[in-house]
Amino acid sequence: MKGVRTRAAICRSVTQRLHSAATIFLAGIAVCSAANGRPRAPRPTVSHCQGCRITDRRRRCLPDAIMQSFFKRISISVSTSALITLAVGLSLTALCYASARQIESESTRLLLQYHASGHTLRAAMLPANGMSLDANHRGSLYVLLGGLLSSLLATAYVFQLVSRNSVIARITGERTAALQFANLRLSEDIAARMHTEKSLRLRERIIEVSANAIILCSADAPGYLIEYVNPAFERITGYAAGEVIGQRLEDLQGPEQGRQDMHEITAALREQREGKAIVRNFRKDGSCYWSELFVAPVRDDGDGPVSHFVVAQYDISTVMRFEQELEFQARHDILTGLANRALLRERLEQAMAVTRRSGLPLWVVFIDLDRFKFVNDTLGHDAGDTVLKNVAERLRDATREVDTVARLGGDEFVLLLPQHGNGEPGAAILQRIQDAVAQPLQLGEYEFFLSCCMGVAVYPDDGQDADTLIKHADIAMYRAKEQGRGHWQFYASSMNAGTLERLGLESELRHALERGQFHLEYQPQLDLASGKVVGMEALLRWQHPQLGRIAPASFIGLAEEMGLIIPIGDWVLRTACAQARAWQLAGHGPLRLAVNLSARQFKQRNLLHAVAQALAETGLAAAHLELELTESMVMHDVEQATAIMANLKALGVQLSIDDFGTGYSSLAYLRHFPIDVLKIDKTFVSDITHDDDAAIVRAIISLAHSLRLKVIAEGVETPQQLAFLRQHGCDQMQGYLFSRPLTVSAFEALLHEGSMLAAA
Ligand SMILES: Nc1nc2c(ncn2[C@@H]2O[C@@H]3COP(=O)(O)O[C@H]4[C@@H](O)[C@H](n5cnc6c(=O)[nH]c(N)nc65)O[C@@H]4COP(=O)(O)O[C@H]3[C@H]2O)c(=O)[nH]1
Repeated sequence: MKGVRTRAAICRSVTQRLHSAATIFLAGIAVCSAANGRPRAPRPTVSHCQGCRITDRRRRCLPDAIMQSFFKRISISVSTSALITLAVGLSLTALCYASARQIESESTRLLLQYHASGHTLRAAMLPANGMSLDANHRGSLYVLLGGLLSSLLATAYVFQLVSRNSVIARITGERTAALQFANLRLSEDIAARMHTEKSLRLRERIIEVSANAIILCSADAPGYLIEYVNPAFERITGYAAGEVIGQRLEDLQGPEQGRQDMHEITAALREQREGKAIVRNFRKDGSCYWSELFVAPVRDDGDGPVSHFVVAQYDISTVMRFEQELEFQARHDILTGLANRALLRERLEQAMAVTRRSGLPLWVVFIDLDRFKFVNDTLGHDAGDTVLKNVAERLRDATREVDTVARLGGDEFVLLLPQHGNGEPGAAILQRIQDAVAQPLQLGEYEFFLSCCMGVAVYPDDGQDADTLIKHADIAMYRAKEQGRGHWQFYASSMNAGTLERLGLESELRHALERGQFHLEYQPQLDLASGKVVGMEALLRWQHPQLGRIAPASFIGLAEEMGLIIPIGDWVLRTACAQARAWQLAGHGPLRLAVNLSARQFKQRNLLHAVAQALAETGLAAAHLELELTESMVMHDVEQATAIMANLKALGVQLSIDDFGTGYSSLAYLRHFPIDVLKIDKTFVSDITHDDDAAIVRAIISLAHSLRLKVIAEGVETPQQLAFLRQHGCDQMQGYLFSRPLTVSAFEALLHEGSMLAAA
């Protein structure tokens, strides 16, 4: 029984080995199949094997990507799969055959051993007598044959399976690639569509937030009904979208239908083309605004028939206003709104052309206000502007519609007065202008009585072109000025020379200070009792590089008129103070410096400040400065003059009345003026030997002394004059007898020499 159990055990072990071999064999087929493009196929196959379960479970846990890459890596061809299958099959067959052979020979040996040990065996259990070894091995041969057959069949099966799999894999690959490609196309399409939608939304948003009005209307003539307007349209026009949608485009033109400026737009609509125009539009409230319109046709599918028009409307009201303002400013005077020089010239050209046709003369009237610079300087520029605006208004009122009133600048106005059939212009119109200007004008607390001088040039007699006519009218005006306030004068060719010279001088004077053409000379003033130099008068000199030395009498008045005397006077004051201080420091004693003040300087608001600053800057003591005023300056407005003088006195400076006796001084007023010195004018001194003048000089000296004023005589040229002055107690003198005005170095030399007046 033991032998039978052993045989059964051998059979079990062989069966187990065959089972394992079959499992490996099948796994091999699966691997080969997987290797040929079926990555997931091995899973169920391998899971049959208990020993492979962990691997299978673990594999299931691995990401597909790793598995796929594994199978790809062990990629084997179809023939290799078949060969592997065949090899495995043959190996297994050989193994089975060897096992069968071993079992048979072991069984035979055990049976014979059992029989030899005296046990009886059924005949069927004994090996047949005479049976050959081959006959005994038939079973093994069957195993061998079966194994070979199975191997071939398995190989054929694997070959067929793997071939089919590879075809399927190829087709699957191709389909997958096609699908992937289609998928890619689809993704691209979706992305493009999303992009298009996004950009459409963006464009829609842009139209919505646009600052310019956008209107979409149908292309159906003649209504071109509005289908859409953006919020900017509502904002600009005041119409709500609901109020205009469905309305005719033309209705937006407001009350003025069929306007010229809309022609281009209506033509563009009619001809279905682009068009643009600058037009006037009307808001819902009826107010007008300027806009630039662009109209463009919108076609179906890009090149189909025109289905709509889009109208973009830019509100250019601000630009138009700005342009009109610029245009106005280019041709008008900003302050008064009158025509400026450019427009005047234009109008003058036109008026001359009319005159040439009509034969009726044309007057060009140049107007200059009297004392305007005085107003400007004393009351300030705001007051000056008020005067100019008032005068402009008055000139406009005094002239006719056909006349032109222009302002050239400053206080200079020009009128163009064409003569018409009714007889104008004539002297009457000039009088009317004078009267209009002369109306009292209230400036703050002051009431002003303005006046003007006028010069008239007549076309065609006094000039053939605009510039000449204006220039000649200007010359005539200067002549009128010379006659005094409120005069007018017609141009005459004889006026030309003198006035042109003056005009030239004027323009030179404007730059003289900055070009350093001024310098000062000093004329010594001497004490008559001691004969010593006690002071000097600073006198302004203009040395022009081409015109040479220009006398103060030729330019001081001009500078005064032009208002230039203020900066020039400041310069004189500072320069003279600095020089006087320098001489004091050089040890020439406490010399007194006399400086002339002009009327305009005297009235200027910051005179006090200017004087104080000159003293502070130079270090000259106020007591050493004497300011020379003229009679006319102080007598013009006694109250105001007294106040100014008091302020100057408070600074500590000395005040003198220059040219005393020449004006209309009321001697009674003298006592009220806080002055220190009276200067006898040289005209009295020169004729001192005549009884009348001698009497005047004597009276002046005595009056001055009674008022405790010092008296200084100027223009002393002769010893007789000197003797007379000494005899009558005059305190000081200056004049050519002792010295002419001297340059700085000459004056220094005189001081060094210690020159003195000859004793009496
Ligand atoms: N025939 C003659 N003349 C003499 C004699 N002694 C002095 N003179 C002249 O008399 C003028 C005296 O100055 P003024 O009466 O203030 O008269 C001055 C003054 O009113 C004005 N002026 C001069 N410098 C200035 C200045 O800096 N500012 C202002 N506002 N006016 C000035 O110009 C006027 C004329 O000045 P100038 O031509 O320098 O003339 C000076 C001087 O040269 C003499 O013995 N005989």
